[in-house]
Amino acid sequence: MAKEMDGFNFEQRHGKARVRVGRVWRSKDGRPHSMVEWNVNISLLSNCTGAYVRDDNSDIVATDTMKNTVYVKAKECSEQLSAEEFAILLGKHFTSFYAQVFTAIIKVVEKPWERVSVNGQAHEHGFKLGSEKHTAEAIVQKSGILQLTSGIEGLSLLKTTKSGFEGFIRDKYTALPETRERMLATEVTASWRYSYESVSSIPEKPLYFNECFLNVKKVLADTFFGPPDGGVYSASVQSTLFHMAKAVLSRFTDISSVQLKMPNIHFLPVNISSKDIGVIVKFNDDVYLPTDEPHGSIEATLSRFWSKM
Ligand SMILES: O=c1[nH]c(=O)c2[nH]c(=O)[nH]c2[nH]1
Repeated sequence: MAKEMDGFNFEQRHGKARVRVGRVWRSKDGRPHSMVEWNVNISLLSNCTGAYVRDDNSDIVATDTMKNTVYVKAKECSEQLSAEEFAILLGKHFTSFYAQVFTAIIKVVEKPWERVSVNGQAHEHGFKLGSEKHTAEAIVQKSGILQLTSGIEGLSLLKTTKSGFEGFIRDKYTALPETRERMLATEVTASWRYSYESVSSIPEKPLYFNECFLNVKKVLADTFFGPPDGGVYSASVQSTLFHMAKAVLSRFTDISSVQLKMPNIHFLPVNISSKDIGVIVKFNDDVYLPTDEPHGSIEATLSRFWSKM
């Protein structure tokens, strides 16, 4: 919220970034264990302008205190909970415990530790790191108004065929040939906003948002690939992105908008020839040069008409 200060507009926030916490829950008889590793970002909007303009820190919640609170609250959570629930819990705490704080913006990034299987049996305390991160952001107001967003980072997807790109603008700068046969690779960053508008209206089902996260991830991947035998043709990254976003909004009624960032990670055809020998390697949809950069950058947001995002 902007304030008028000395004839200027002034906005401020303060918080603690990258607070890392691991939490283990042991079941009643000590087995199995479950665990999470979270990286927490706290940002508080509060009435503490005295600190900026009058050297008066009396309304400041110390960022060191914010950091400690993460560990206290993690300790107090006696049952396993989702990153979303932890973000909301912290947001509720900061906005209700401190008169000065009117909004808390809490981000949690969960590392993908997954329980291992040994000889097909789930291990009771062994975990290995998977690939995609689960993100959650809760913006909590003192009144209990909530904005809840979840996401996925680093979902790498690739298909070796059923992708093309034709009919684009051709001019004197265009060298790219049209094709109906190419590799399609991307690293999806997704975020989706839930329609719950207050902290009291979120589902009470334990680990509900973890279940949603896995379901959204599956819908995104399944839509990208299409059926196992035959797949689905992609006319562009743009087209595939739109189908993926639409599938999420059609499947999950409590999601009001979804944003997808899908870089087009190019696998370049390899053709090698020399003046002396002639053709050494002729590309036949088989040998590629994988690249990271430059990459196409394609992003879009799809929302329901009533979404506030
Ligand atoms: O799916 C694609 N979308 C583009 O916008 C684009 N641009 C490009 O060079 N190749 C591709 N592929």
